[in-house]
Amino acid sequence: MYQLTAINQKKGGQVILHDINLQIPEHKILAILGPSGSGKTTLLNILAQIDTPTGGTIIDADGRRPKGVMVFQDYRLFPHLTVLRNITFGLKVRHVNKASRLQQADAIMAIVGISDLAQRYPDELSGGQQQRVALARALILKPDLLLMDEPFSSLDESLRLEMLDFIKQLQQQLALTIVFVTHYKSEAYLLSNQVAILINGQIMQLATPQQLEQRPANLAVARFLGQANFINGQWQAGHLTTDLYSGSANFNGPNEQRTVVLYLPFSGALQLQPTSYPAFKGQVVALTWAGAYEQVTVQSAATQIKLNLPVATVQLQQTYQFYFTTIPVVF
Ligand SMILES: Nc1ncnc2c1ncn2[C@@H]1O[C@H](COP(=O)(O)OP(=O)(O)OP(=O)(O)O)[C@@H](O)[C@H]1O
Repeated sequence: MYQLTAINQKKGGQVILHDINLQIPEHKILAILGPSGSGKTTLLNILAQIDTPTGGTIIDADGRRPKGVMVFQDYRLFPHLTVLRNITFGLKVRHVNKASRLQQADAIMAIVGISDLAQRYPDELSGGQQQRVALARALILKPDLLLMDEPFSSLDESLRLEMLDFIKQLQQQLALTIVFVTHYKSEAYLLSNQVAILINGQIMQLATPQQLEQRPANLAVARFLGQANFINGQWQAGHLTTDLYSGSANFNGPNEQRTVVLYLPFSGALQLQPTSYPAFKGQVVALTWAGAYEQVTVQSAATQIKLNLPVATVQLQQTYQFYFTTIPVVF
């Protein structure tokens, strides 16, 4: 395990990272998910020792600073060097002898599936191939932390999925410790069941994808994750009043009267069979097929909400009573 303690970063009078306390589990993938400008690259640069924080420490179980090596989104290969020379470059500057360099490069290229590209130049490769070279170039340095900064953002959808799958397999095969930064929640969820949410330079939550969706730590996390209905309401003495329904809700704040937001994810735990939890009535005004489910738009008085329900659960224009399966969450 690698421990980040009170990592702070300030630049040009601006706080970019604020008191980051985070554990990176060994031999696993930790996904860091956050919007553009939230400080993801800044944090990776510190882990890679490209940048020095204004405060804080990063240590392993023996109190040593782990070695982090970065794989960049734009590959950053040397255009005038062949694939083989790109991969061995890091060993060369570390004065590793040629025979050892070639032996290690052969092994890495075989693992990453680029042995047949050894003599090509970067401009003779596709984006996916270049990314594999960048990966091999990082792996050959045997980093404690493989740091991946949105590595697949410029690849098309199907190649991106293929590469994500490949990274998962590679992580298992080589027992790698990976920190993977992304602003796509689908990527984060696909890669890891440990996702850290970074917003405005702060780690807001570290949780499984399921926990994040069902119980985001705060409204900032909920809004960033999206795919949810946010319904304004009033809260007083344990009682919630909204246009959708009135009754009980989970809220950790003070009991006095205040404006709150009811959080109801599209995938929200709702069903048509009665439960002991609150319910509301609404008419289905739109249905969109989305593969494993249908996205259903429900009109309830003046409020419109979206829900993902199993295909053919409801019919257009019909009115239903929708039941929550848990007490709803309010922020
Ligand atoms: N050298 C610098 N001086 C001042 N501000 C900086 C500097 N480097 C980064 N920033 C600011 O720090 C914030 C975080 O930047 P960073 O690149 O880490 O975000 P990010 O989450 O990686 O964003 P993206 O997903 O768009 O790459 C931004 O507001 C950026 O403008």
